[in-house]
Amino acid sequence: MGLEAWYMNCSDEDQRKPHRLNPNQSVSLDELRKLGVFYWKLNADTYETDPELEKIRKEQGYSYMDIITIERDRLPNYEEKLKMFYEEHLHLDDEIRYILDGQAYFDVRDKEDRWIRIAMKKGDLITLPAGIYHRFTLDETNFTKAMRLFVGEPVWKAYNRPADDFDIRQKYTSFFSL
Ligand SMILES: CSCCC(=O)/C(O)=C/O
Ligand SMILES: [Fe+2]
Repeated sequence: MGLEAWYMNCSDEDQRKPHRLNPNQSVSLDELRKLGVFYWKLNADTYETDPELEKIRKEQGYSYMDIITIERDRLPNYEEKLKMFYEEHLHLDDEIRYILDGQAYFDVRDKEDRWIRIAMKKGDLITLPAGIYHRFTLDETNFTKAMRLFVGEPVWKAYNRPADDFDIRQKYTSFFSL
């Protein structure tokens, strides 16, 4: 199955739960594309030698890459980082993540400011555009290993909402007609 995404309910249950509406309201890749979110499915078992990944990196200029394992006891300051990742924020650059193992959720805001939950599984590569409000959480399996890609030297700085006056936010909203 391809990437699965859905509109979230507003319950304040554990962030790691799916938070689906009842009935479920799924979101297509086409709808995600209209928000500037792009997706590739790759073979994560061969990521070290995968020509498809190489091609994407070359074409998109993703010169930088590192790998982060998000798991208690593996990631320094695990609780603090997870809390930070789940604060609604934006970046000045695209966020590009490739899930090598495990799974996790990225949440993005749609044009009406509703949360869309994107279920990322092994082999999923996603790009979130600079200026989009989003957040990240592990799911109930509590483990993921992801490749972080970047054009040039990475800048991890996150700006929590509200960041509406930032140029990049204005650029994002006008480009995607929000
Ligand atoms: C899977 S990488 C950790 C999440 C992250 O870096 C980020 O910026 C989330 O929005
Ligand atoms: Fe982010």
